[in-house]
Amino acid sequence: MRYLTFALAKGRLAKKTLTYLEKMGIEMEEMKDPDTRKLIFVNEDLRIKMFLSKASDVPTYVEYGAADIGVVGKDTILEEGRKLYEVMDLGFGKCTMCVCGPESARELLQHQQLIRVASKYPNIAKDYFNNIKHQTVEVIKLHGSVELAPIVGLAEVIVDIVETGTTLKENGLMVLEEICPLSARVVVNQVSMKMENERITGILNALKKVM
Ligand SMILES: Nc1ncnc2c1ncn2[C@@H]1O[C@H](COP(=O)(O)OP(=O)(O)OP(=O)(O)O)[C@@H](O)[C@H]1O
Ligand SMILES: O=P(O)(O)OC[C@H]1O[C@H](OP(=O)(O)OP(=O)(O)O)[C@H](O)[C@@H]1O
Repeated sequence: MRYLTFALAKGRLAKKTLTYLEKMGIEMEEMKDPDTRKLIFVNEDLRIKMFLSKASDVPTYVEYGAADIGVVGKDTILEEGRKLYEVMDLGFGKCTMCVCGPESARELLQHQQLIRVASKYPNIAKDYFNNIKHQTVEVIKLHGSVELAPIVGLAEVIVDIVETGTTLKENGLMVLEEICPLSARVVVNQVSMKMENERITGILNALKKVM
């Protein structure tokens, strides 16, 4: 039997994913060692390999078949636009992709002004403004703490994830428009879905049972 390889987005989604996998009987002993510098883990009995990678790389590994199955946020799936099957909503890591800014930016959105939009998600931002809103904007890519952008005058608004709204509130910003709901998803390589259908379907059914 060949190995099935899992790619998990490291960070806040990984811990919950590993708990569910463990409940299904998929355990990767060495992965629990907090000091390990190892990147890939193997369960020989189950013929499963598993690795953690930067979230935005998970769809890449899955599209190319270097991983058969991935767990990653819907935000990353939308941003990366890779060819893969999205097969399951895991129902955790829930948050919303939003356009945010100061109250004063509301007017600029209503009047279709040429504004600057800062985001860690430039593709989602461009798609929303160009194809949904039909508003011409300049999108500026940032890598974190995006809420700074409207405060220091880099952009009028941001496109970012909102969960509790605390970050916005503490920085005098607010949700101006909601783009879409997000949560953790299971993605599968398109060829693996055909070649390893029985095993992958079995894993997905077992996952549904422990969720
Ligand atoms: N409040 C939240 N903020 C950010 N991401 C969230 C939140 N709630 C759920 N998520 C999900 O968790 C994922 C991000 O996890 P995490 O915050 O650990 O990574 P990150 O720090 O954004 O990654 P990177 O190091 O690439 O910036 C998102 O892709 C999203 O799907
Ligand atoms: O609505 P809240 O509950 O406040 O959560 C949303 C915040 O969390 C995320 O940032 P993250 O912690 O991933 O840091 P980053 O800005 O460096 O990506 C996101 O980009 C928001 O800033």
